[in-house]
Amino acid sequence: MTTSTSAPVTTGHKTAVAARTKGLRKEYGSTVAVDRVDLELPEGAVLGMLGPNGSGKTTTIRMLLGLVRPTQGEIELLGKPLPDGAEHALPHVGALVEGPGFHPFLSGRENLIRCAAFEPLLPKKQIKQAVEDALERVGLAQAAHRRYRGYSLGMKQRLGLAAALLVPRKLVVLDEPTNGLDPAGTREIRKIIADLHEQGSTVLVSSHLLSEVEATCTHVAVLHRGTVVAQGELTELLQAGGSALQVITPDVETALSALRTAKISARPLGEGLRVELAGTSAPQVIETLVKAGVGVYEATRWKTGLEELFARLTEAEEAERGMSAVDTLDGGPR
Ligand SMILES: Nc1ncnc2c1ncn2[C@@H]1O[C@H](COP(=O)(O)OP(=O)(O)OP(=O)(O)O)[C@@H](O)[C@H]1O
Repeated sequence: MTTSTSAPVTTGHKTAVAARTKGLRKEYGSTVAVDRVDLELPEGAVLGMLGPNGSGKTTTIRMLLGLVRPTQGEIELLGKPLPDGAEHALPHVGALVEGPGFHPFLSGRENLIRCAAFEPLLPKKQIKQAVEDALERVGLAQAAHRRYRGYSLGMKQRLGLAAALLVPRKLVVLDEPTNGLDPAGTREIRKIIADLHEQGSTVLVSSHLLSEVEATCTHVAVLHRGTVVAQGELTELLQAGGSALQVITPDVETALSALRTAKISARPLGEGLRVELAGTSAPQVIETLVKAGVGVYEATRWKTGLEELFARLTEAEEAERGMSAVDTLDGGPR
């Protein structure tokens, strides 16, 4: 596993891609928001773009959608280079990005009708039905007559999502879609993403919630301080995270010393230690400990989760700054 200072971890195979970036960089004055981003979004994948606040997710998404011009680098969207091919590619892309320009005094339905009028792929006589279908799909049908300005944050998110789903899309891009939604709303979004995936659409979803990405995505790209530190199939990335054994013991010091002598890598963790199984096996580890007189209360195989993978990818840098990377994701200020 590498940190952002070395080459990104990449898994996966050569497949058709819905979007690709090469050497993408965006500067805002002296701030480098995104740097050297080589992203591949395989066709049919649900790719979770994961990273703490300020890691460059929104900027990358905005560049992919042609909303922001990169300072450097290339973008290919549905086989077309941006910005020249935007006109051909963008009608097939549905997007939910921050601050959609809805009119505060129009109802949800009226706003959606306005959006639908700008959809090149939607014939005029199908607008009414498309709007009703989209409202139904995001659970806004009952509130569709109410003014947008009276909507809760969650309802605003749903309306943005409805606009993204007005016509069948090859690619759907969702920037933090569950922001402001309650658990039921979050489950509905997950269902919509799963349905899109089943229907063959490619989905790019950004999130700072590890659990969400783990639950909904087939692929993941981890961003940290503007660069991609890992990307590939979720299951492969988790496997590449390696396997380990969690040992509960009161004799941590003796255990560490015995393992060190046996050239087995381990570190203190919780009420015991975590032992890396690279080049060794669980029975070997336990035998080494028992022979050294260590009381082994419990030994369980460690399941690498996305949270742990992310922490490992970024912990070196975050330790320097005296904070936990995971804190900045799940518990940190928004
Ligand atoms: N329009 C802008 N002007 C100046 N700086 C910007 C602008 N947009 C983004 N930045 C800066 O670029 C960096 C990346 O921001 P970005 O919004 O892309 O991150 P993010 O991962 O989407 O964060 P969040 O999860 O908080 O939305 C941050 O340091 C941010 O302050």
